[in-house]
Amino acid sequence: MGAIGGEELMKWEKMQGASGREEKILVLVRLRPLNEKEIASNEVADWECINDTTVLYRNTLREGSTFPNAYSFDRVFRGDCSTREVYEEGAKEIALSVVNGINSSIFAYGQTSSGKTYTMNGVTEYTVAEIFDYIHRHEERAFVVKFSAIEIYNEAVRDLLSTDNTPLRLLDDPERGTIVEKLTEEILRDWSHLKELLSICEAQRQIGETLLNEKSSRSHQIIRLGIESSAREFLGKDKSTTLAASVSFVDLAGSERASQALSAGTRLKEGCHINRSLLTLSTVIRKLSKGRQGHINYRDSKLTRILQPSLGGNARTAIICTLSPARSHVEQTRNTLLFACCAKEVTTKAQVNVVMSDKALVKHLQKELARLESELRTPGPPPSSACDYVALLRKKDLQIEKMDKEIRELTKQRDLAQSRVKDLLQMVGDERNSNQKKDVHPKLQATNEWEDEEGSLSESSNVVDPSSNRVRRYNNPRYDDGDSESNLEDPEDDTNDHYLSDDASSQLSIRKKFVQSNSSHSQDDYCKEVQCIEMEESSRHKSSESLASASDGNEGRSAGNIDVNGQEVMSNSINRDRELDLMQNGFTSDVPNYRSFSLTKSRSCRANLMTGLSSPDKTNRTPPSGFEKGFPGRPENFGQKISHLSFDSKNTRLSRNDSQSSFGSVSVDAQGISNGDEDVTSLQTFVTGLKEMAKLVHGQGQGTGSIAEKYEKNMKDIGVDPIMETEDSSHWPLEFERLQRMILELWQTCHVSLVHRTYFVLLFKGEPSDSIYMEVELRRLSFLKETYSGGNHALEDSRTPTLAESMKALRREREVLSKKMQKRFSEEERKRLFQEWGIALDSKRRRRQLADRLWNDTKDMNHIKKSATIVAQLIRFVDQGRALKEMSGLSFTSPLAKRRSFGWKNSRAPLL
Ligand SMILES: Nc1ncnc2c1ncn2[C@@H]1O[C@H](COP(=O)(O)OP(=O)(O)OP(=O)(O)O)[C@@H](O)[C@H]1O
Repeated sequence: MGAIGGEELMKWEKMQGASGREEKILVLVRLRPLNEKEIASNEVADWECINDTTVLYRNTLREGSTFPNAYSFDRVFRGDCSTREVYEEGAKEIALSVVNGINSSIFAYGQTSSGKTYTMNGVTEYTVAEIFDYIHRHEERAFVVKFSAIEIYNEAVRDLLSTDNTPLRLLDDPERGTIVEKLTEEILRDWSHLKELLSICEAQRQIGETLLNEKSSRSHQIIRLGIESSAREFLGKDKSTTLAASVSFVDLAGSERASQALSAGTRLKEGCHINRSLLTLSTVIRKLSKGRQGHINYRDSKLTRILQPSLGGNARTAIICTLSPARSHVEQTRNTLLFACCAKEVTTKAQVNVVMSDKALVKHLQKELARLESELRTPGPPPSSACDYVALLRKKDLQIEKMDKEIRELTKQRDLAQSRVKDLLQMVGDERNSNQKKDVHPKLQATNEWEDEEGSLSESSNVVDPSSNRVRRYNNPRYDDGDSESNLEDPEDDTNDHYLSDDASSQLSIRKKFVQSNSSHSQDDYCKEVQCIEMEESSRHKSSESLASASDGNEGRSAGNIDVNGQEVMSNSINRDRELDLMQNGFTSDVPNYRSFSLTKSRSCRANLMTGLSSPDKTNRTPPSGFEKGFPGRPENFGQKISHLSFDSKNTRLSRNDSQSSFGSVSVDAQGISNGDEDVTSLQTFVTGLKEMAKLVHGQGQGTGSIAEKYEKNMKDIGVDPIMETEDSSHWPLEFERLQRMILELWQTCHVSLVHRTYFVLLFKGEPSDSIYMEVELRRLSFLKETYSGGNHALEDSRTPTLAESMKALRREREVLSKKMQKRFSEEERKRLFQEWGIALDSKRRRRQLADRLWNDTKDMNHIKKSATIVAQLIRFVDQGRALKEMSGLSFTSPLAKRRSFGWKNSRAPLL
């Protein structure tokens, strides 16, 4: 085909935005009726269109055929359907796309005499008629309709409008594809002109007579209408654009086999060429139906080469497959249907074709270039104004500043945490090194081992090296601001040191130094967990020297007196070292050249309680004990060691023991007492025993939960929140007296140690905060009473003494006390006591008589008071009131509570 309109200046351009959509080839099937010849030969119509889309093979005689009997397509037309219907309902929509600048193609495919020419002639005319109608209805546009026609006969392309039979060449144009060189194009003027041209084509087309068709089309005919349209207002102007497309009407030669057409000679040769083109067409259609992968052999035939745009290219395509219903043509009909089935899977992608003049094209390209350059300069959405930039920058700066601040804060926190970790790790290392280097006493080694296992102790421990006077950092806010500190550490208050030995005073002085050192640190920097200060002395002498300077001259006041009811009862021969040992370490073993001062605060009271109570193994290894609330920071080693002390009657001295039996064994070995002060049960032993018994007592009868939890629960059950209690202790005096009476009775019933009774009444004078101990003691005694009566076998394997053992121990204790009377009291004092207690001065065993009478009348509080006083004097129990108790870490008392003391003597006055 030649250049459309012959205008060389026109360029084809596929406009952006006019890209076509992909669509499948429209496949229509037209079933013609039996023709006269077929009817005459009694042909049977085996095919029927059962609806608008399905054609059915109805030959029941061939039901066993492997071929399908029903075929469905976009539209099927029965034999009685007119060509008009085929056009209107099938081909029209595709064909008329051309007026909108879209290429289109209408094919007729089928065997000879199936009605291809019959159909295509009608479709062509209807289309042209419609085009003319469209042109008439769109006068605003100027249309140009160009008519051209070719045939492909024996693979030669002929111009049907030309009388020259010279075959035309096919040319490949980069823009328009394959074109037919020198093809005649007639501008279609009107309908009559069309009819004229069609007549010429029909006249020119190769037609021969075959067995099946007297006027069989022996060639492939392609009639093409090229339509160009432009808006009339822009005609001749630079900006004018033209829509240019073509519609092709393709009447293929018959697809029958030569044998069927009984072709021979010339017809056979025609048939060979026809079949070659149709075979290529079928192959192209089949390949396209499976996708566009691989090579599509368009160039294998002139037919497919020319029709390439219509076969999967820039065109909308409809194929009308014509069928003969005759039974004799069933095979060709099936072949046609198979071709149709492949064709309906082929897709094309038609586009609107716009022709632009060179000037218009240049203008268009310039405009497009400017747009692209603008996009490059402003990749994002353009800002509305410069102010937006300023505000945006300010906002970003604020964000950066905020983030910077957060980073600094986080960095500070991180550095602080790292510093703490480093210090703790160093302390752990130092602790271990120190322990390895020291000639540590086995008992202290045990403690350290336990601490190491616990980790937290060593981590936060601080060591005072007396030789270098170096005090490592010590983190203990409790010693900075607690009541215990003021009572224990106040340098202005020498009452605490007053009764202590030089070493004890020195120790306290060290504590003072430690506290002072500590006071320079912010509390925030200090861990509230375990704190420990340990001091090791290479020798007592060295220690005394080094500590003496720190004792602030208190050493000379070590042998103070206690005013007990106006009497001077304190002995001047107190073994202060021993007492200090008792106070600090809870045992009185000989440590001649070695002393360890431990001021170790365990993690937290709760942690202590939990750890110490929940782990039997650790309990065996001297776990710390403590109380939940108000615990002022009792030295941990103190608790660890005394909690394991019990009376060993055979060795006549206190030794480590199971914590469960520690309280039950808080008794006085007669020989131990007789040996002097060193084996007297310590205050700390007693206190620890109380605590351990609290565990024990509260561990009974509780089915679930850890001992610590049970204990904690019991504390709450009995209302022993000391702080809370002190806030409302109006009921306490009555309650105190009630508990007091019960305890006194039970002491007597259970043959409890007199020393224990004395300690108890001296330490717990009826402060509201003492209720916890009284409650614990009451429970313990109730438990003992029940055990003695045989009603409780829960502790058969424990160290809880039997009633006989308790009675025996009590007798020994009275014996020891009687012996100590000789040593502790002067002759005059003894005489006065004998007279006071109704013992004849000339009777035998007067001291034993007195000892036997002590603590026997539980109803008489005056008797109790006197008994406790005597026992205290005998065992040299130095009662400082709160001081001792608080040194033992037992003060739960708030300042308010401290002002509310009722005392055991029932007269609101101190017992002693
Ligand atoms: N649908 C139809 N209704 C009535 N007559 C038809 C129909 N289709 C075809 N015919 C008649 O059948 C005969 C053959 O038709 P036609 O020439 O169109 O066949 P064809 O497929 O073009 O054959 P060929 O391939 O040999 O050219 C014609 O006489 C035509 O009038």
